[in-house]
Amino acid sequence: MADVEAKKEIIKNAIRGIPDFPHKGILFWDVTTIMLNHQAFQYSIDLFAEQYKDKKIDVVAGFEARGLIFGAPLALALGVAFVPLRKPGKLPGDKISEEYKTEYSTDKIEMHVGAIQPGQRVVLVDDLIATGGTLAAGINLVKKAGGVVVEAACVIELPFLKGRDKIQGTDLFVLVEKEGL
Ligand SMILES: O=P(O)(O)OC[C@H]1O[C@H](OP(=O)(O)OP(=O)(O)O)[C@H](O)[C@@H]1O
Ligand SMILES: Nc1ncnc2[nH]cnc12
Repeated sequence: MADVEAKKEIIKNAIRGIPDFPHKGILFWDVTTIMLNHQAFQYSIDLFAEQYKDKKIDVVAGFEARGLIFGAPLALALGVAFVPLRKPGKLPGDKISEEYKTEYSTDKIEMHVGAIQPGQRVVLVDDLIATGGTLAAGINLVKKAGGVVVEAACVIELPFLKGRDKIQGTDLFVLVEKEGL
């Protein structure tokens, strides 16, 4: 059985870097190659589940699109609810929304009204933190709903973009670090 550092190394090695996507100058870290590797995918969920199993989590909230891939299995592993934070116009019910900027776009996320109850303990999940804009917007949405943000969890952090500065006051748990071009 691999130890924590060995699992992180397997995950790190399973992530593919693609230069100049979606724009020139961006080194895009592609997690589809984690999902091709059952062991690396399983280890990602196992390490997240280990981090949160004793933290009295009520809800895992995952960001469209790539945060859904890691968030939903984590919710099942913890035996708690899963809430999707979606791009505009996708959720059918009443919703609240928050605008944000990423490394290469301006966007908006939405959440169903009533998906998170006041006082519920929430962990936010995404594949990657770059500038931190997405996570900051998710934190605001959960707080608007009255939820308690326990922590944010990402598979990858790009430390050179200083995303942690944008989510000050919220702890961040990451599995691997990657660099830019
Ligand atoms: O820390 P930030 O600068 O906010 O960037 C990180 C976000 O950017 C990517 O999503 P993207 O908006 O590209 O959407 P996608 O998952 O639908 O591809 C990534 O999956 C994170 O959600
Ligand atoms: N460099 C990057 N690779 C993959 N997803 C991203 N989202 C924001 N920046 C990214």
